[in-house]
Amino acid sequence: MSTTFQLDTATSRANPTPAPMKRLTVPAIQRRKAGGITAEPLVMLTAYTARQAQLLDEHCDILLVGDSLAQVIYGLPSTLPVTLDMMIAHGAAVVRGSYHSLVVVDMPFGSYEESPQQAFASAARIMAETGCAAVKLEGGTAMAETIAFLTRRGIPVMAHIGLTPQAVNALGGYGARGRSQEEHAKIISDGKAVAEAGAFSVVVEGVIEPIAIALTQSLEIPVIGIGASAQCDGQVLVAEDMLGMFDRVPRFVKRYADMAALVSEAAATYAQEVRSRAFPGAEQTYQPK
Ligand SMILES: Nc1nc(=O)c2c([nH]1)NC[C@@H]1CN(c3ccc(C(=O)N[C@@H](CCC(=O)O)C(=O)O)cc3)CN21
Ligand SMILES: CC(C)C(=O)C(=O)O
Ligand SMILES: [Mg+2]
Repeated sequence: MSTTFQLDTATSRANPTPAPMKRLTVPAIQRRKAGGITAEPLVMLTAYTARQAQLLDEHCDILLVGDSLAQVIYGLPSTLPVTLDMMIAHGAAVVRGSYHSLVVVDMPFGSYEESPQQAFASAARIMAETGCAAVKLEGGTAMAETIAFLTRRGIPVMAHIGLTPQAVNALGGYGARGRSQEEHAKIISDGKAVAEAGAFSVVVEGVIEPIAIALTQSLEIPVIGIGASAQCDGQVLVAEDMLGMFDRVPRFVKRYADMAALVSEAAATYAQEVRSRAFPGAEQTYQPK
């Protein structure tokens, strides 16, 4: 094992330099839905790098190291080529960069579907080599046995149902789910199955609002929506999408910043100053004494 992080047990943070605020735990997240009601919605964003985690950490309850890094970081066409090693490298960076949020790492395609044993081996590597507190995997009823297997062995699992991007080839695209009677019933039974199997929370993605509301009202675990409903127990978005840093975004994204424009403007000014020899100026230049 090539892990180098040192775990501070009080904070689960690799480098506990700032005033150690206690990191949110899985039971603390679950307690947010006491008696079936979540007074204050859970705030979750993706993060893939240490600096990004540092910036988002204080505003979030949960940081997700999503396999969406496929498109966002690596320019891949889908999440299917993502490997366990990629998730571990980015997961460790996000744990090092944060000290408040619960860090959840996505299990990549092919690392858990074969058997509960395969899932355990993959999840154990993720947890041991990143220091994260939980893993997320896609699937409902079909993954219930695996979720129970991991949960009973001390690995908290967040489930992901509805639009499950790793199944894009079976689903035929990234369109919203649940418009047919059969699909509607399937998503509801998937939610019940993962909750009964012991998932501590569930992400529901890209479903028509009535399904998201029914799941939120019927399940005791927090239901975190993305393209779902404001009635969910929490919301998650890909950080680059809401920051205006990614070019093609789903309809369910709201842009809270235009980072792409800031980056482009800064690069244009730099290029112009290099070409006109305005940069580097005296302040950026070393002189002999
Ligand atoms: N940047 C980014 N944001 C995401 O939300 C995201 C990823 N990447 N990668 C992994 C998955 C893929 N997801 C996606 C990707 C595309 C659409 C999308 O384009 N939806 C269209 C409808 C497409 C259709 O009808 O087929 C939309 O307009 O919302 C939705 C979810 C969600 N996840
Ligand atoms: C969109 C979220 C829920 C996700 O799974 C990811 O970022 O990979
Ligand atoms: Mg994902």
